[in-house]
Amino acid sequence: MRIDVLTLFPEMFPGVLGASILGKAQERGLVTINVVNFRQYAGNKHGTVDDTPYGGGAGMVLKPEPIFRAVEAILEEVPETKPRIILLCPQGRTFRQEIAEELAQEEHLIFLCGHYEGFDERVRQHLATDELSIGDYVLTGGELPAMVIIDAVVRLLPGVLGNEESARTDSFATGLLEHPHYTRPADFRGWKVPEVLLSGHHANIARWRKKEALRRTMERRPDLLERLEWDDELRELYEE
Ligand SMILES: O=C(OCc1ccccc1)c1cn[nH]c1
Repeated sequence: MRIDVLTLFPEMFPGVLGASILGKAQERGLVTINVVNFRQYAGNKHGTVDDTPYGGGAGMVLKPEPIFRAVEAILEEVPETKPRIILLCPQGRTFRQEIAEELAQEEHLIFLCGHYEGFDERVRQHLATDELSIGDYVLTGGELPAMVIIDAVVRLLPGVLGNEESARTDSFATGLLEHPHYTRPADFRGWKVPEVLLSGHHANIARWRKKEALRRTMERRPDLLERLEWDDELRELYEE
């Protein structure tokens, strides 16, 4: 997968995209992430990328030319791809795991990170293929939303997570929240690990985990139960 990020603050990215799992995924060639400062595509030597809004009002609007030029430069470089061009903004479709799964199937993603009052509407109408929000709150720019989405998508790419299993059994992927996790010591300040987890009885452990995931989901996110694919085991656990 190739990912391009168009931003005015490229310095925000190396720490997040270069570290840990995302950094290793790039080293291993599982994903290529390019961060582009679209100021270099401005039309003048001052690097002007924003201007006052037609119709008046406060704030500045990002001009269309620099963005169109930056995207066109990318498309010329890889003419064979058909990228999803994703605009990050509070008005976008709310990001969720199923969208991460959908984007993980793509070969090329381009993220447009806005600032100020956002992009000129012609960027939304004639360039972006998607608009995504990471939640109902307003941030200073689209960079953090882009990093959140890149993190959620790249971890789903084949080979990125050591244990394929962990990506798929993640909460939301199974439709339930995660069960509790424990590790050594078995007794920490008198707080003991549930006996079943020390039993080595795999069937009982799996059952306990599924039951705890169901309990936790009922307590914290009953809304998720509506979307759940109920199997007999789950139904039985629910009745218990
Ligand atoms: O604030 C956000 O994007 C930054 C942004 C983009 C364009 C204009 C203003 C602000 C955001 C919140 N949830 N998802 C995205």
